[in-house]
Amino acid sequence: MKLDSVSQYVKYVSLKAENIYNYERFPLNLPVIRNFEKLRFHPNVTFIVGENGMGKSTLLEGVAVALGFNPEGGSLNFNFSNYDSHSNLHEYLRIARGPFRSEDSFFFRAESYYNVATHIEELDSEPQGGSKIVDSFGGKPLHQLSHGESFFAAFMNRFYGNGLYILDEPEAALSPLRQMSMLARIHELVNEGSQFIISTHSPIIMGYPNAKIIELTADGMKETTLEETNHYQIMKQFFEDKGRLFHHLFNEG
Ligand SMILES: Nc1ncnc2c1ncn2[C@@H]1O[C@H](COP(=O)(O)OP(=O)(O)OP(=O)(O)O)[C@@H](O)[C@H]1O
Repeated sequence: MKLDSVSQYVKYVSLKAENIYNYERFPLNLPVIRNFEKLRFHPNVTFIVGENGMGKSTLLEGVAVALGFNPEGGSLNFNFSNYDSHSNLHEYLRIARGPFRSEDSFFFRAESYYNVATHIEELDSEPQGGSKIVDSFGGKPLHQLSHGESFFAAFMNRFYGNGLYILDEPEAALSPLRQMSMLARIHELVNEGSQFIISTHSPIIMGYPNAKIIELTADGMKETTLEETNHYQIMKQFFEDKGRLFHHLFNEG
């Protein structure tokens, strides 16, 4: 069953501004943190979008770590770290959870997914009862798959529903066709009681209809629509009249 505003796993994130004395240093110096407004999540899918460097990954990581995820990614019970470069933003975030805990969880970040895959293989090499984790990823060793195949296998096989899924640029390795398949799987998982928080540059992914889009800008954050995003408008211009776009880009007078 789809989650609603009562049953959603994560309701909102706010800033513990009373604990902040100085916004001069990373990550508190990011425009989104300096101008933070309570961010209410959609019960089904919330997108965080915006230009490179606006702080999407930092915000998503802060939310994920505040919820108990490993900064490197994986399920809530993955406890390992090769990754010391995460920020302390989570210490300044207050998360409002709903009344129910999710049964499944995953924090995916393209930049460290390789290490998560390594950890999955290490866990599988230890003798233990039950099925191997890699079986739920489609059976093939993850390092024998391409980056895109590996993530796609994880997404299609490892996500069970009734889950809380935080995905940082999941389209990074996926072809447009696979992004469409991903949308179909998001839809199934939403109908099976899942909540997604996704940062993305892909107008295909952010086109998912049952969603809220939050854009991070130099002035902070604002709710927007697919058609208003730069991503959508630039792609639209490109496909409708790329000659004109090239004319401006290449300064041909
Ligand atoms: N450990 C760090 N120390 C100082 N600055 C950092 C650190 N990590 C990231 N930054 C800076 O913070 C800003 C936001 O980075 P972040 O990765 O969150 O952006 P983003 O919106 O996810 O970008 P992209 O779309 O390129 O992935 C960038 O200017 C980045 O250089």
